[in-house]
Amino acid sequence: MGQRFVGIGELTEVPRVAVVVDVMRAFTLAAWAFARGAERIVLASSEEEALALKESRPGWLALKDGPPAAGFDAVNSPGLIKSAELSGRTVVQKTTAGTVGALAVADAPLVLCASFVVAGATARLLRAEGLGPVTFVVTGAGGRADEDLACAEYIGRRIDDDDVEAAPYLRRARASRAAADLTDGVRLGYRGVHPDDVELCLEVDRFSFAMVARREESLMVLRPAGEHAGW
Ligand SMILES: O=C(O)[C@H](CS(=O)(=O)O)OP(=O)(O)O
Ligand SMILES: [Mg+2]
Repeated sequence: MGQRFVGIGELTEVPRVAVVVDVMRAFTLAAWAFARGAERIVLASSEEEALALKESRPGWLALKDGPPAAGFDAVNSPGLIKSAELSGRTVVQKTTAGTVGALAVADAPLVLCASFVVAGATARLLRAEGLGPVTFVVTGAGGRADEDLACAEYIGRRIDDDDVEAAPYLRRARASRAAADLTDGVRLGYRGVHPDDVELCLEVDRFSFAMVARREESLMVLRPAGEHAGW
């Protein structure tokens, strides 16, 4: 199965199968939100859109990266969302890299959003569907974020070999700029980061579901999925 690894700005055509990777922290957060009961995550293109969606739909929650902000119910922190009660809720998510990457491939027939916590399930779904070439969208740092590239390469290897050793890939992610920035953020007391965020982003196979994003009416909606995406 052919694989390519590209940054968001390097996408030149609509891929048939896209795996959008954001380890720190959007798609680790998304998996935790599903684990806490969220029914779906709507990926918003701007903070204004996120707030407008929340305002027009009773019961919807809005979440963004950075510090807590007026109108938003939560931040992009796995450590903070881990104890939230989200049963049946719709969460609107807007972040700097992950949600932008998913929206950039919204026209692809199959879009998976991934991180280490859903790596195995993502690889299994790709294997089970017997798909053709896979385009991994490395969302951070113009396609050079090593936590995202390491995770993308790990998932790519696991499509063919479920026993691939995770440690070398996790070492790269742990040494990444994003991990250092989060650690600095905790040390400096920034709001919107939690001391457990980096470790939670490095838990391989914490969850058994993959995450599929698809257009639903005018929205890009992320939902958990088992081995068969049913796309
Ligand atoms: O919240 C995050 O960790 C990042 C924000 S930034 O890139 O560190 O400014 O967003 P994400 O889209 O999850 O990479
Ligand atoms: Mg990121």
